[in-house]
Amino acid sequence: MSLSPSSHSGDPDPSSGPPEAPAPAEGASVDPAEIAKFEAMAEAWWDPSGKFRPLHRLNPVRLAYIRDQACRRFGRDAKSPTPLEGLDLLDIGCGGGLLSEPMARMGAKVVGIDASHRNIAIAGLHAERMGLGIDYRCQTVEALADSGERRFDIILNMEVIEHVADVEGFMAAAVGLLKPGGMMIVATLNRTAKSYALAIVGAEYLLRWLPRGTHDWKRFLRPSELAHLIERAGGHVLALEGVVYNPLTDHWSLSRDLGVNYMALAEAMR
Ligand SMILES: C[S@@+](CC[C@H](N)C(=O)[O-])C[C@H]1O[C@@H](n2cnc3c(N)ncnc32)[C@H](O)[C@@H]1O
Ligand SMILES: [Mg+2]
Repeated sequence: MSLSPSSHSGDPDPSSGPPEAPAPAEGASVDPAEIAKFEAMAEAWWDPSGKFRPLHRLNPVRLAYIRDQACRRFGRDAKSPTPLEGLDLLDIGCGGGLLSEPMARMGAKVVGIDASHRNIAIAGLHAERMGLGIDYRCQTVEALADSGERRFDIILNMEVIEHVADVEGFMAAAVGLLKPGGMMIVATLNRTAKSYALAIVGAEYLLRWLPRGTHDWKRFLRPSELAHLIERAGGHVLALEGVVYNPLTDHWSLSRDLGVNYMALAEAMR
């Protein structure tokens, strides 16, 4: 099977040649410099020991958290192999699909959006290879909200907001995409001395988990700031959960400590 549509015709494709990254999706939430950072690492999305290793390592704990919160909210059995069967799920800033794929395996009908064409191409190819049907789109959350096309039972807004311009518009669009009774999980980094020491100095400079400059500490959000942002967007935070790393076991776990990585569970106030 050929992956190139132009190979079916004899005409040379004038747009072919060295692959050039198309401009990112347009929208007020898009910071092109941030998207460029992810495009530069896009080949590594599915390499568990590559540049996205921290997200791969984080996955078990956050996937279990999403599953358990969704099961509680929608009255599902967390022990079922497909506990999210039939639920409409939006993965905002899906990257290569590290969350979208497990969500699809749990039975959710997944739409994954990302501002980067390259990420979406890689996510789509990987899902196809895995035999998963995921609706991936190079789109911003504000464009999806403006289209009025559909709304979602579950929205994952994880590790994205600290890379976004116009966080107010971004959050308003995200909350507006929730169905009545729906839930959103936002994950980001707290703006504390500890997060500077661990997420910037530790992860980028000492351990080199992430390329230097991946994160801008000033864009991290305190839980109270995130809660206000969600409230101004018409939502409400129901719970906050810290996620901490244990260097001795190389494992992440849930914690009351919100000092570095944390997740917020939110719903729309309607
Ligand atoms: C750190 S990755 C997180 C990926 C995924 N959510 C996860 O947690 O595994 C951030 C992703 O957000 C995307 N992104 C950044 N700004 C965006 C925006 N305004 N709209 C949509 N996607 C965006 C980037 O291209 C990148 O793929
Ligand atoms: Mg991040």
